[in-house]
Amino acid sequence: MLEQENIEYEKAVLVGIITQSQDEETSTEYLDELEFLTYSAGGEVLKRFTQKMDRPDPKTFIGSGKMEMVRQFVEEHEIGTAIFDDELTPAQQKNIERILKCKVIDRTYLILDIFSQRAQTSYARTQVELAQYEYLLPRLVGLWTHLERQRGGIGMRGPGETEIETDRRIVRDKISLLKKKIKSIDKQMSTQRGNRGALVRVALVGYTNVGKSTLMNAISKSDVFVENKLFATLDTTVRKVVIRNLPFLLSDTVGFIRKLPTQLVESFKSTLDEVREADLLLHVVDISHKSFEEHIASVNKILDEINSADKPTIMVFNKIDQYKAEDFDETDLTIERTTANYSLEEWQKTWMNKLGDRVLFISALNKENFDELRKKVYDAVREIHVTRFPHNHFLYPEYQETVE
Ligand SMILES: Nc1nc2c(ncn2[C@@H]2O[C@H](COP(=O)(O)OP(=O)(O)OP(=O)(O)O)[C@@H](O)[C@H]2O)c(=O)[nH]1
Ligand SMILES: [Mg+2]
Repeated sequence: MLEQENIEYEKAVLVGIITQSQDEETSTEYLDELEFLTYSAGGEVLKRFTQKMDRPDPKTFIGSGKMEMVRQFVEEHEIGTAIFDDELTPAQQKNIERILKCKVIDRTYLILDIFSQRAQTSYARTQVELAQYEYLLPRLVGLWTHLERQRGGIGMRGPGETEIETDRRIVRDKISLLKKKIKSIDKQMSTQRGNRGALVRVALVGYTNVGKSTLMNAISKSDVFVENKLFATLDTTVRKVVIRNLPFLLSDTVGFIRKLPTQLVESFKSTLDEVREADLLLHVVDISHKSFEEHIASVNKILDEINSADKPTIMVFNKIDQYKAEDFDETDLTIERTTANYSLEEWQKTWMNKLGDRVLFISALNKENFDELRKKVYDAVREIHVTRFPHNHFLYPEYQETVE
């Protein structure tokens, strides 16, 4: 079933809509991200199609005129895949495929596809597979229609309800099997986590591609895979790190994204246990990305979903080497100055100021401002450490008093 849905494509088009709640700028941002996702999955975007509408068309998502333009382009350029930014209903997907005569997928499916390409360990693979089957289950009716088409219609009875039911049952069985498998690996992992003793646990969290693994490698001298693609990391890496004489555990894990498929949050619950069981979070932000504030909001929302929003957190604004404020022309009275024109110093005086001293501006790539990073992490870990081992207090003096 999953093999059948496997996609190998290169040429793709993107389709999105502009609504009242999703203006042109937001839509562009979403499509930028969708294009990056497509690239991460191994695809190339030849064209984007957008349409202004009050609400998506229940049958074909976009209107029929626009759809005809997409169809012509698809035919002319031999496009293999049309990617829609929003989740399509099974019926919409079926209708659109019939018109475009190419593969039609949505953002959720694309993310699932990247995850399944990236999953290295059997644990990650099991989690992705579970998410894929859960995505598939409500769509089985649609899938059967593909078969119907392949068989050719005339004189052929379409698959009956019983066959769809059988198919659903197979998928449901598969889901419960995968859940069992995950449960048993979970047990092992939680024992392993338990064996790590009472060391303070620090977790790197953040939007995908912000530089978590780069920072992990820089701090812990480890060799985690880094790439300028979305979701480079799926599996969790844990390293013991010592700053001055204070040891703690640092973990790097999967990045977050907005509109993260619920199936994925659900199936990656155990991977996210590393975050849930952390004593301290380093929330890494790519401050050079123009949507970094939305990224923070998405990450906070997911942290909230896994009950980790209240943990002690240091906000780490990364990629300062790449940060560039947009030029502002003071003489042009028609434009207003916006946050895009802020310098880093100005940013620090905004809501960031309210975060107190738990804020850092670094470049993980150039190891810029790492002294301050070490100091802040040391102080925060120490604070947790001494409440856990009060008798150890004297071992870990204030950072200033320690010597390298
Ligand atoms: N300019 C600049 N690039 C950086 C910096 N830190 C990381 N990068 C680049 O950003 C890209 C993503 O880095 P990763 O460390 O893989 O990011 P990640 O957060 O682990 O990403 P996922 O695992 O996909 O969630 C890579 O191309 C890095 O080289 C930085 O401080 N400055
Ligand atoms: Mg990573």
